[in-house]
Amino acid sequence: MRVLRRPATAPPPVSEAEKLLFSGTLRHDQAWAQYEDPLLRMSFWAMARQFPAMLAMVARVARREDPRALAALLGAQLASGVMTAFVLVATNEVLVALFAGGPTPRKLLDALPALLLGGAASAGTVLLGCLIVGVEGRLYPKIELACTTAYYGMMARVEMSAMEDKDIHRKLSLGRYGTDSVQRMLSHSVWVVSGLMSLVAAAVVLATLHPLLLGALVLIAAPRWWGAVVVMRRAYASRHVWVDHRRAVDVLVYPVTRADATPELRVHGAGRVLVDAQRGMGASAAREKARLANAQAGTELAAAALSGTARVLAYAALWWLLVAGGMPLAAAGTAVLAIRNATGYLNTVVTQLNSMCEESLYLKDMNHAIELGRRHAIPEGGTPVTGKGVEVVLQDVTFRYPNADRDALREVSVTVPRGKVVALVGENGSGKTTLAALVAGLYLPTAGKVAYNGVDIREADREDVFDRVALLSQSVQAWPMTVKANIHIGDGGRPMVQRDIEAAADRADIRAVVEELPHGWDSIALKGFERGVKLSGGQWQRVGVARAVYRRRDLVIVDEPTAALDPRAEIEMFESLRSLTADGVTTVLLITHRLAATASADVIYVLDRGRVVEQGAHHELMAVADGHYRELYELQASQYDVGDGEKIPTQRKP
Ligand SMILES: Nc1ncnc2c1ncn2[C@@H]1O[C@H](COP(=O)(O)OP(=O)(O)OP(=O)(O)O)[C@@H](O)[C@H]1O
Repeated sequence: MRVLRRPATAPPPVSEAEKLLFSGTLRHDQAWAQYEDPLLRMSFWAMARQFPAMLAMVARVARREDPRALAALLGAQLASGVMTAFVLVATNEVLVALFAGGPTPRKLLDALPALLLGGAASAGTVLLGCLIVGVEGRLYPKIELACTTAYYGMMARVEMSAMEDKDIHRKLSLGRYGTDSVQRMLSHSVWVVSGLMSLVAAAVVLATLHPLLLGALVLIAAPRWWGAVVVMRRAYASRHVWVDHRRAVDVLVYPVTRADATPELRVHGAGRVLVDAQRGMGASAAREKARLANAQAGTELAAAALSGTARVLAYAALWWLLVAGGMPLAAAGTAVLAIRNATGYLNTVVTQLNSMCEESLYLKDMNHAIELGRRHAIPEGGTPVTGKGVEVVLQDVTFRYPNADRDALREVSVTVPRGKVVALVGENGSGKTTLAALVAGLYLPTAGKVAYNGVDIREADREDVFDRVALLSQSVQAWPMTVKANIHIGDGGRPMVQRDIEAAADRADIRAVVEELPHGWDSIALKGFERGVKLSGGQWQRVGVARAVYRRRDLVIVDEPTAALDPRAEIEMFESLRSLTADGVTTVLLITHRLAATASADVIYVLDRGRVVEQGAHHELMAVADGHYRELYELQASQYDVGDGEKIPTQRKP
């Protein structure tokens, strides 16, 4: 049964600022709009019907995490409901004794046992309330921790190709909003259960006094339910239509507070543009809030009027029962009290049920994400990759990114031999990074075969594969932790050894820089935190080198490592990478546009639009008259030509 029609909210008007800055509205990919329909379609009865299933879902997690706390919580709730009924019955007894005939001291004495029992029951309710607070404090954090661990643990194991798939990634990331929903749902269900129990207690007392009073209770409560559900659904509707608008305002003004945006904000006057846009968009949001408040006031007035009328009718019925039905005055007093309490409990139940329904959607998303993530997880176990060093062989490998309409690599055959330097060169978008990711075991080929020491990557234990690889990419990941932890995270599975960190930093030529920082190795590698420092782009690249050196694995994959380095550091970096292979075991796979650096590679693969078009050593490729590599090399070398055949030297003279 649908109690209400779907509330309509007009979409936000597109302000001049939005037209100017977004050419329309700014909408997020991960639209919250997916919640809009289920929430708005939901009637009160649909919510009530879902309640047992939601409760079971929450109880399952709570029982797994702390069955004793859950039992204590449920027991305390049950006892609290019984106490509430007991207080009402005791009140009735007190009133019966007080309204009876006889002298007042006698009546008081008669009422005393019920009064004491009622008082004890009230005190019991208070004590149970305290117990519930304590148990909730113990149980909720455990539940939240279990959910976050399950969710993030799953996310850390998802195949990279699934993360690249727009649809899968959207579903996976939506699960994040559900990690604290279980504990919130449990908290709401505690309220619903206790509200329902108190409600049932009041209803039973009323029905015992006279069945007509039960009907009166329904009449009084119904408009209040209606009002609460209408107000809440209208608020949902508005929130979901306006959420992108609100986020766009946040996105707009956020840079105004950022230190790194200050130059353009000041010099170009970008700050003024953003603040003006925020004012324009904020004004329309304020109008929407005013509209909601007016509508809410109207609904609540209508609900109060209907409920008030029903209450007047109920009191009239009570009057009639007193006068004509022979109901004792004490029973009428209890009835008034029960009606008043029951209305309050009803409001609690409706409000909490509404919140539960909203939470249940997030929770479903989380469960769905975890299940989806497990389906796309990197498989555990497999054939071990054994042997000293690694040789990676790609045979007729084709690869297409999820959602892409063409292959990034097409029938590529490449051998990355043990103990050598292999360079991948080619123009932007030719497929070098993709090829390196396949060599690292991050993607599985769409067609063809990748073998690690002879083991097909599809059968290999991927943990073994990852354990053989160290990555150094152009944009070094800056983790919000100390500088030393930023290096240690390269091999975070082993205990942190300061000596090894310093040795790696020495090799990457970053040790002196770190040790001169005010907090040295304990500096936080991000500005904006206490002990926070800002490292330059080149310094970060050196931290990245230190991280890869600290990791020290058989295969070091280096993607454009020198973009931010000064010329001296660049030369030193290539020399030091080359020296890694001196042990005859370590392999370096190097991607670079600096062809001067590839000259010393053992083998160079030239890629063009996803295909290997040339391969060989530098001198072999330079010998190909109209070769692709030679053309690129000469083009680059010509940049240093200063006329008259003179060239600016690209290497330091010894
Ligand atoms: N995550 C992705 N999803 C879809 N397509 C991608 C993705 N990453 C890269 N591509 C596409 O695959 C092709 C190869 O990209 P790749 O990054 O491997 O080239 P590259 O040779 O490393 O380029 P560059 O020299 O600019 O770094 C390009 O057409 C690129 O647009």
